[in-house]
Amino acid sequence: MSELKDVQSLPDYRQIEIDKVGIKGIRYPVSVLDRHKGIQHTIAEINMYVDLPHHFKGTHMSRFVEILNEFRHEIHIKKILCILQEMRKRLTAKVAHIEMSFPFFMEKEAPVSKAVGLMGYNCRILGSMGENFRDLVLEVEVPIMTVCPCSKEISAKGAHNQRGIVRVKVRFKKFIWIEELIEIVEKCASSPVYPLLKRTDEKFVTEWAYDHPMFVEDVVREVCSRLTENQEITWFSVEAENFESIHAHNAYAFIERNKN
Ligand SMILES: Nc1nc2c(ncn2[C@@H]2O[C@H](COP(=O)(O)OP(=O)(O)OP(=O)(O)O)[C@@H](O)[C@H]2O)c(=O)[nH]1
Repeated sequence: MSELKDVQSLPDYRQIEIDKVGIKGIRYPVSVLDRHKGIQHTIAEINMYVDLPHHFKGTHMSRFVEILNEFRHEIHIKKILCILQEMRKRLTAKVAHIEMSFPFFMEKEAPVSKAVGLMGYNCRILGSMGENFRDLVLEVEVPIMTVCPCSKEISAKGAHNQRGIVRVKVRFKKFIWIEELIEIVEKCASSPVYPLLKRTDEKFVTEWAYDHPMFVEDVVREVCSRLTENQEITWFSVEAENFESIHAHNAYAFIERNKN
C-alpha cells in the first residue's frame, strides 16, 4: 500500500496561529477522589485542546484520544498535570488545556428520618499548562433552596421560595475535596436540596427554610466569607442563580476574589 499523505502536517500560509484546537465532548470513564471511598468511578465529558503554530495546517486529533487511552483508569485530579504535560509533548504544543465535566455522587441523609439517598452534583476540572505556568480550577454546582426575605416580610401568609444553583470555582494550593466545597455551599442557603425526604423531613425543611430566608446576595456573601477563611484556597468565584418561582426571570449574584 502506498504511503498515506499526512494532510495535517502540511504547511499553512495564512500566518495565523490557533489558540485552541482539539477534541470536544468525548465521554470517558474517569475516577475522582472520594473522601469516604478513596476513589469514585464516574463518566466525564472531556474537551482537550492545544495551540497550533501558524505554519501547520492541522493538529493530530487521534493523539488526544491515544493519551486518554494510556491514562485510562488513572484519569483524576492528581494526574491532570501529567496528562497536560503529555499533550504538550506529543502534540509539540506550547500550551495544553483539558476540561472534564462529570457528575459526582454523595450519599445524603434526610434531616429527621435519616433516610439516605444519592445526590449527584455537576463538577468540572479545568486544567491548562504552558512552558512557565500551570493552572488548575475545580468547579462545583450545588442546587440549593431559598426563601425570599422580602416576600416573608411583607406577606401575611407564607413566602415565595425556589430552587437555585450555586456555582463555585476555586484555585487551591495543594488539594481540596469536592465534598468540602459542596458542604460549604449547602450551609449558605435557606436549605440544602435532598435526594430523599419523608413527611417528617418535609415539615422540618419547610420550617427551617422559612426561618432562614436568603436573597442571592446573602448566598454569595455567605459563601464568600467561608471561602475567604479557607487557607487552602488561593482564588475563587461564586455565583448564585435563583429560578424565581413568582418572577419571569432569574435572580443572579457573582463575587470573584484573588486571595494572593
Ligand atoms: N486536524 C484535523 N483533523 C481532523 C479534523 N476532522 C477530522 N480529522 C481527522 O482526524 C484524523 C486523525 O488525525 P491524526 O492524529 O493526524 O492521524 P495520524 O496522522 O494517523 O496520526 P499521527 O501519525 O499520530 O499523526 C485524521 O484522519 C483527520 O482527517 C479536523 O477538523 N482537523
